[in-house]
Amino acid sequence: MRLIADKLGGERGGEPVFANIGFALEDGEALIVTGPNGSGKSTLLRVVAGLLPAADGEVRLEGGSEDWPTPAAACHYVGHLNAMKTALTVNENLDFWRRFAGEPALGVAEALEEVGLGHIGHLPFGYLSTGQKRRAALARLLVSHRPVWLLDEPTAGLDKASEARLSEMMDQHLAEGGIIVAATHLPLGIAARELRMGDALRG
Ligand SMILES: Nc1ncnc2c1ncn2[C@@H]1O[C@H](COP(=O)(O)OP(=O)(O)OP(=O)(O)O)[C@@H](O)[C@H]1O
Repeated sequence: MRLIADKLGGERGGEPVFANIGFALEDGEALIVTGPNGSGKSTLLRVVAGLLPAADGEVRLEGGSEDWPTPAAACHYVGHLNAMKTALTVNENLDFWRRFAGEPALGVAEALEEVGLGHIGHLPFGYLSTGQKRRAALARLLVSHRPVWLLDEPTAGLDKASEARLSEMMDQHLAEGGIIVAATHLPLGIAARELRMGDALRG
């Protein structure tokens, strides 16, 4: 499988944010997207995820067959917001995602163990600390299978032990032939190429 960005341009509010971005990632490869605040890292991930239209160029997935016809179908996107309902328990949230996304992988309890939250699945998501919320959101990656992980600042709010666990999760995903694109200001502890976004095109 190959995830390709070809002469990609992105805009927000009708204003260009980046232009002419290109990369090609094979099975087992990771790309770290770095750059100053406002340079378009989140916008790029959202375009790759199919959540925003490309202003120019295209994103495509080659070799995804019928299972994964488009990059959007093939990806898990974990953005700044954790995409969990605060009034539902952690278990209920992850159970929802597991059914909704399909392609079930780990069970909810197992996934929570993997992110070190085995003891709090029964709590409403809203009760969790910032780092715990992030860890629960990252457990979404484990409850259903997607070959491509798009992660926006995945370490935000994580303590050192959780950062190390996330590195292991990402390493395992890559070892199984997965692809990762992660926007980050911090090293993620995985072997990856780097795409540095320029200063914002607008002031
Ligand atoms: N919904 C929106 N409408 C208009 N402009 C937006 C919108 N969202 C983001 N922008 C602008 O687009 C530009 C790129 O933002 P983006 O969030 O992609 O940057 P980033 O590199 O991820 O920044 P950071 O490091 O702060 O997370 C910024 O100038 C931002 O103000």
